[in-house]
Amino acid sequence: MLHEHFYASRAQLFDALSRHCLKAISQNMESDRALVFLSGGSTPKPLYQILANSPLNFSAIDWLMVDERWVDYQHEASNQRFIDDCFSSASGFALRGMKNSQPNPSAGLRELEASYQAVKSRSDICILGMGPDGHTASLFPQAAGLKQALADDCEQRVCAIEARPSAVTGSHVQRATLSINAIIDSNNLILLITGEEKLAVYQAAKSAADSIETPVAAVLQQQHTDVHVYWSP
Ligand SMILES: O=C(O)[C@H](O)[C@@H](O)[C@H](O)[C@H](O)COP(=O)(O)O
Repeated sequence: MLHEHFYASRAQLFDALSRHCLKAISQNMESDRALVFLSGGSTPKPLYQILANSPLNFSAIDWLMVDERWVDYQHEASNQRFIDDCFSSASGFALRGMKNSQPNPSAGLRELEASYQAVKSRSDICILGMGPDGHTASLFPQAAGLKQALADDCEQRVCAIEARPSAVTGSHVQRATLSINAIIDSNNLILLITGEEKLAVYQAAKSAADSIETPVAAVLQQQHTDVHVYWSP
């Protein structure tokens, strides 16, 4: 089921979304470590900064990534570096990376999978973004590896993707990403989008017939987990 949380301003959106996240994390932490999956991209920056300045017990939370571009940590396109920068004021925050020293995501996959299997199975929060091409996480339209990452019976948490080069991917076509099954295994699955262009892509994806062309449709149309869609202009 889709829950649409639409706001008139980004300030309202990030206020509501940060409260949603803090509640979800805190509830669970009474009995267990929390597990949070974070996306890169630029849209979630204000959310991460609010969370970073909240009184969370950061070291009692497993922070993992939704997806990564296969670039070194120092690279400006590194999602890990972007997220670490957003959380720089959060003492005890430690993000588990999704890139290793192997030459490409396929070669690095075994190590990544072991690392991502080492935390509990169901996430408390998974924050997704979306691109104007209908990608989410690093599930890019027509990408090599996409079919497997979207397969109902995919048991991997992490998958290797080689996207088709486009204006959206830039030169970063080698990616590691959560599989659809790892994404939807979540107590709070959030799709965070802003702007009219992404709203139109989202509205079309709700009934898109082919998730190989519009991967976010696989998230929106599955019946396993509710999806909370946060949007503002
Ligand atoms: O590595 C990435 O590119 C992402 O994690 C990706 O899935 C992102 O969430 C969308 O591309 C939206 O990105 P923007 O927020 O920058 O529009």
